Amino acid sequence: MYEVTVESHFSSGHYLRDYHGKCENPHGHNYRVLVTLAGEELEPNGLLLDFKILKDILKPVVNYLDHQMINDLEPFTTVNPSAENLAKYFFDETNTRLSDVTKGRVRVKSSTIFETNTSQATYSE
Ligand SMILES: Nc1nc2c(c(=O)[nH]1)N=C([C@H](O)[C@H](O)COP(=O)(O)OP(=O)(O)OP(=O)(O)O)CN2
Ligand SMILES: [Zn+2]
Repeated sequence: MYEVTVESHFSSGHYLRDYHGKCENPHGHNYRVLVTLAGEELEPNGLLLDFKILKDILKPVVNYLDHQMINDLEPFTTVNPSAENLAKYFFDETNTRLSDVTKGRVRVKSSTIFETNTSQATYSE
């Protein structure tokens, strides 16, 4: 199995609902997101998928959240914008876009969100 990972960054505000502590108050993070693809077959040129294509897929997803209050954006008006739920959001959004491009040859394996250098959450299938 081959894996390819790209990283991106965005800066956004959020607050946690149903949470008692400082994170129930609006605050911001310089988020890092990692998206990892997996597949068994390489293209004839030896690439699983060009990093550039994956970055192009990730970019609109990042841009939607960048410099926004995440709680004001769908689906986070009702889905709590925890690192876990953000990781699942990136997984789903990139996987849908990727399947259009690769017709199932490559899939998203995992998505990781860093809220800080010491706090991260991963969603994988
Ligand atoms: N499992 C989760 N726990 C927490 C989340 C989360 O998304 N998933 N989010 C928060 C807060 O939003 C915030 O990110 C606080 O994180 P924390 O690591 O506590 O950040 P600090 O900078 O305050 O870290 P310190 O080590 O305490 O300085 C909380 N929990
Ligand atoms: Zn936070």
